Amino acid sequence: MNAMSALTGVEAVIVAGGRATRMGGVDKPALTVGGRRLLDTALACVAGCARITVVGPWRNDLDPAIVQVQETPAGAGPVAALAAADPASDAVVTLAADLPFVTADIVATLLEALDTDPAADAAFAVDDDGRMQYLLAAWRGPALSARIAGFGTDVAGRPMKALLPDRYVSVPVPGTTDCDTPADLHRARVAHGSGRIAADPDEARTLIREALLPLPVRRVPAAAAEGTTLAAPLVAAEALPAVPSSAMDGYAVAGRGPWTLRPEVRRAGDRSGLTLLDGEAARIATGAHLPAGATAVVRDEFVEVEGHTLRRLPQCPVRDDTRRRGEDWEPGFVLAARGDHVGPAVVSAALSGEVAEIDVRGPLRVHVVVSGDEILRHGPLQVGQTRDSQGPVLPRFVRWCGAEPVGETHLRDTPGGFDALFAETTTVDALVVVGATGGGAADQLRGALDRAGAHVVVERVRCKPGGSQVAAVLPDGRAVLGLPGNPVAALSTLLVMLPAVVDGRTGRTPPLPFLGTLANASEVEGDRTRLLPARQRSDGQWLCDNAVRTAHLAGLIGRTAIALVPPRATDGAVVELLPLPR
Ligand SMILES: Nc1nc2c(c(=O)[nH]1)N[C@H]1C(S)=C(S)[C@@H](COP(=O)(O)OP(=O)(O)OC[C@H]3O[C@@H](n4cnc5c(N)ncnc54)[C@H](O)[C@@H]3O)O[C@H]1N2
Ligand code: MOO
Repeated sequence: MNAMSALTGVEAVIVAGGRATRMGGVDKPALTVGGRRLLDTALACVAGCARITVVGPWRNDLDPAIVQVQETPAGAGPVAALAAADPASDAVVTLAADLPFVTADIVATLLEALDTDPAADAAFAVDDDGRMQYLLAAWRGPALSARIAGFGTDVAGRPMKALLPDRYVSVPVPGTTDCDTPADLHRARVAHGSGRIAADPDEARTLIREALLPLPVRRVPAAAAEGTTLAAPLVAAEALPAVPSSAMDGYAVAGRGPWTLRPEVRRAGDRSGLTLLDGEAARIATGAHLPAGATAVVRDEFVEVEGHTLRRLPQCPVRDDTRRRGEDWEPGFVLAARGDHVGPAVVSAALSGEVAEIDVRGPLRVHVVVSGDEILRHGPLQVGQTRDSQGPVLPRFVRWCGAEPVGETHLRDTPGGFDALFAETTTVDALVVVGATGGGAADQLRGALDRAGAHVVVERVRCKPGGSQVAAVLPDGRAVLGLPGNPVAALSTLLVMLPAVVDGRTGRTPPLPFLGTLANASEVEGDRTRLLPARQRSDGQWLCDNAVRTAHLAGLIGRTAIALVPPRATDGAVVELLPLPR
């Protein structure tokens, strides 16, 4: 049966809502499997349908012909979602947006099964484990509407099972499993086949970011949260200022002057019970909270004192130097968004807002691995050995990328080395491996990733240097960045890829790229993106080095960034710059 022609009178409802709690609260329909969003996989199955409704949060990128609705309240469950879609056709296909292996043929098979049994009201798919996939079904529209109507307005939280009609057919559909857990997702991704050759470094970092699931949320003291990512908006607990206080050294006054000066002096931190009566004033220091009865603060420069009398000076502006309660913010004010990086400003703002503890993810804990039999860290070099010029500086680069180095290993080129390493580093969030990516005689990384059941996300990247890099995800969620051994290649690719791993695993909103104008782009561009040391000229434009030796980092001395120069870039092109640690 031709799936497309069979769908002309059919309506489709795709249930695509909710944050998947078992996956760390991600937008599950937006997760990719096989390089495609789960939602797009579902949409591709029903492309010929007369009407398509997607139930879930509004998505800007969907075809305007697709109807978008949301169940109320959001997250009220699948029955509420179907009720919100309110299907009205004779035949209705329902699909969840978490079925990585669903195809148009499967949808056609369900419709066919319904067709061949006139007594049945619906046809449901049954997966390999014999489980009914309630949301992979074909319905007679009136029967579905009647079942939903049976609940009245009481649809929230109803399980799909409650919707089951008296007469239905079950259709075994091999390979149809949903993705409820990180393990389901990982299996689906591995089964879909391994990594891509990324077209450029930007695609490579996007792919690895989208392949990672966020770490668990931790609650930490605000003062100790630097280097993490906000897992929830940072909301002020107290107004700032919490009490009205003086912005200047001067006088707290009550009513219009002139005023009688009281002997008390109000200092910051002072908690005495001073009260001003109308016509009175008292000396006050910057930061001190206002005495009761005060209506304004007048700064020293604007007044004169004569005996016990205080007067405004003529020709001075009549200005109130009080900082009112809540002048900067009220309790509940959002200081920073979920996904914001927690830098010193966020920590400090949390303290100002009286937020003692915040919910965060990260910092990303990284284990650093230097590989190769020839690499020597300590002692005199023997013939054939290479000085480890990377191990001692890698932690600095890792920190510069926003992650935390927590351990390091020098791995020899033995057959089981990486297998043992993967088994021994289960408490970290990511591994950064230098060398052993090439797939040559001594390179064990790719084989070990395969044996570990890793999902290889990026097989190689079209860029120079750095083409041989590999990026993968282990079954437990750890990211593995395999960097080419040549030092310049290793550190340039680290600067591209590790921040994306931080984004993916901590839920950080990817920062906008840092851009600069490249004066000599035509001189250095090539047939693929080049990663080249760059420095800024006095006119603000950037200059790249062309002939860069990759076996040492001497070429980075005096350089402030690595430029990503795309093919065919012309002089004056605006390119991305990856700042180098100083
Ligand atoms: N047949 C081909 N062979 C190679 C190609 C190729 O396209 N075809 N590309 C070359 C390039 S470019 C690179 S980069 C490397 C990538 O391979 P690996 O990631 O397996 O790197 P290694 O072979 O382990 O090391 C490469 C080079 O770097 C030196 N190295 C490694 N670690 C350190 C360190 N910690 N300190 C100093 N130097 C280090 C290592 O001794 C090698 O000389 O593949 C090429 N081959
Ligand atoms: O791949 Mo190598 O990274 O060109 O130096």
